[in-house]
Amino acid sequence: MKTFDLKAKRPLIISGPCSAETEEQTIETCKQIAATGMVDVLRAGIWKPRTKPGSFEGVGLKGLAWMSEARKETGLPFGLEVATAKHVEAALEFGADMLWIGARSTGNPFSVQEIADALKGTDITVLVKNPMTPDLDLWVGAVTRIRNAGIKNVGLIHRGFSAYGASLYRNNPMWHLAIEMRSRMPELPMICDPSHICGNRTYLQEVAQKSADLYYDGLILESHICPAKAWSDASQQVTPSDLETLLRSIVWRQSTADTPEFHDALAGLRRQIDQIDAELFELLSNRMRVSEQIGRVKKQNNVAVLQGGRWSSILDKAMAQAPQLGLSAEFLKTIMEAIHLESINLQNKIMNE
Ligand SMILES: O=C(O)C(=O)C[C@]1(C(=O)O)C=C[C@@H](O)C=C1
Repeated sequence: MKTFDLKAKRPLIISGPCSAETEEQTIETCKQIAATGMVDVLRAGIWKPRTKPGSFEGVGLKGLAWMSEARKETGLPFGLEVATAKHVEAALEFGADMLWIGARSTGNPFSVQEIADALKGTDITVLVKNPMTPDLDLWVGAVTRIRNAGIKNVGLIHRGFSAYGASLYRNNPMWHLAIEMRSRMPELPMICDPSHICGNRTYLQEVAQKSADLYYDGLILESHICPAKAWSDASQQVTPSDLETLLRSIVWRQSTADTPEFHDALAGLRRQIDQIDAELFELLSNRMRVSEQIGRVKKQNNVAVLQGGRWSSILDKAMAQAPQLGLSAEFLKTIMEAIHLESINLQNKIMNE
């Protein structure tokens, strides 16, 4: 069988039910998804890693037979998550076109190595989801293990990171980490998984559009003929018709535009950015020199580096000014915290000179 080329189409759209539940639900969902004409690869969970035992853990092998039938009926390739060597063997036996490694497995080098060993000698396409924890080395390590097994067609799935406590999202997207991962492995296509980032339908479109704005290469979205009755992740699945509406609404960006007007406008604005950055660096350097002097005065007078009251008033002032400056309070707080930390580190050094 021909290896599925992840770069053959951009955006690459993968969709299907969270889980294969019954033959009818699987095949009917896949047929309706294929009928949208907007999906390139079908998906269905066959083995489901559930947080707690006792919930639906997937139908297993018979689900693979249904997906293979769905492929026959729709003409679309299919992919699925694998977590053990046995899963890989079964998926290959049923001719799966693409496999992916789930977030829980990516976080466990033993699991990834077991999957990699089972993949040796094949040339199937493999996507690697980010690990649950915000640890890029684990993600890079998993990709490297798969590549070391001889797999050439490898891609990434950004599904967000596990977060403690209430949040808008089921998994915190931490976009900056996905961006950093892209700069570490720029040759790998990056697919966004809004379903798992959101955990609900409310923000699917927003997250999908953001990934398109960030020049991702595609989307993996869960779709079910009747989401309310889904056996797993009911709240994040959409009907095939809602999937189509969502996909049609996304504006995909190009990496650049080849008109002289675009290049001129961008070049002019970037010159301004370069100038402002230079001034910012200069100001930061000046601020640190003053902090250095304060550090010496504190040392001479045996006064502590950290001054909680002063720091609070600096932060309060910044927060109050944020709206007038058109800056988000969150952004200004991050910047000020970084500056304060650097200032403290500098004074600590002086204290211990
Ligand atoms: O005001 C001070 O005492 C400083 O040392 C300056 C500074 C700062 O960088 O703004 C640094 C450390 C203190 O915790 C508070 C403020």
